[in-house]
Amino acid sequence: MIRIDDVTKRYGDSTVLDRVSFEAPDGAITGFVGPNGAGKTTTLRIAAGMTQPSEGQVQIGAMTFAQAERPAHHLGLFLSAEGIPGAMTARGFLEYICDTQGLRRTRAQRLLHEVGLAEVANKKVKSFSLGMRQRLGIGAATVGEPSHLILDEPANGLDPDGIRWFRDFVLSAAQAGVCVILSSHHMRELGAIADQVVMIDSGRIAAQGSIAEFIAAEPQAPVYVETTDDSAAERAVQDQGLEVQAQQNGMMVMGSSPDGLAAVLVGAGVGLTHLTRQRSSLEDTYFSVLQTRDTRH
Ligand SMILES: Nc1ncnc2c1ncn2[C@@H]1O[C@H](COP(=O)(O)OP(=O)(O)OP(=O)(O)O)[C@@H](O)[C@H]1O
Repeated sequence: MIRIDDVTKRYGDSTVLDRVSFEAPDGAITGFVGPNGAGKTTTLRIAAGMTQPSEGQVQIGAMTFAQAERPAHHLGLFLSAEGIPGAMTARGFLEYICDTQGLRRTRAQRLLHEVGLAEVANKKVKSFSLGMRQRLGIGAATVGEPSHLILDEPANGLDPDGIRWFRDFVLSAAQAGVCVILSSHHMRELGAIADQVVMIDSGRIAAQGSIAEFIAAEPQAPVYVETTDDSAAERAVQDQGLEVQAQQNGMMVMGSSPDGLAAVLVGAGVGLTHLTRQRSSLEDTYFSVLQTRDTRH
């Protein structure tokens, strides 16, 4: 578990984090989202003990990161691939990390396979694409098989194949019990893998909850329906004073519950082949939370 507890960070007169609190459980992926400059990286740096908070504290498991006896087993951190020296090979870099952490170099060889860089293991990092550097940086973060993992925008620069690899990689880490915090601007991807979401805006937590809460259907959300007779269905729905919008294979009906709509259509003798309440996407919820805050400011 990673617990961020009432963390405030000031730089001079500017408060960049204002009493930020949240908890990321073990065996789960916590998505950390917010606009540019909202305070994600600052929070993650504080969590990893790289930046001191002005107030508040962070616990990684039962302790602070500084108290961990085997830091590489306790927390893996990926903030950016920019600092990886271009003159090193992928293998050389991972072996160097193993050496600094007192780990066997054979771990580097396994990691090269795990992150999909075995074929370019002996190539210099300066010849790598951003996506390859990201893979290497993520590999370096997991060198000690840590029980906690903090990843700041790890999917940047990954191609579709890399995104799929990354998804499997973090999902299997969480399944193995690792506590994962993942900041990202890729809402669709995050919506597919996160168990819970924490949203930050202007240094304050704007919303947090399970992914199910974030993409829950609103009571007034439209209902999508496919029928055996679309013209009869449209007439029946309009007779009830409901608004209807034709879609490619069916129609969207506003202002009715799924049960109420089914009753109307069945009552009109129309067969139903598909009926669902539209859910919000994580992206919809993200923008609606930010908009609500904007109008309050
Ligand atoms: N060392 C520093 N000195 C002064 N201000 C800083 C410092 N580091 C960060 N900030 C400010 O803190 C705020 C939060 O920055 P942070 O990098 O944490 O945002 P972010 O949410 O990670 O943004 P992005 O999505 O663009 O990466 C920004 O306004 C930034 O300018």
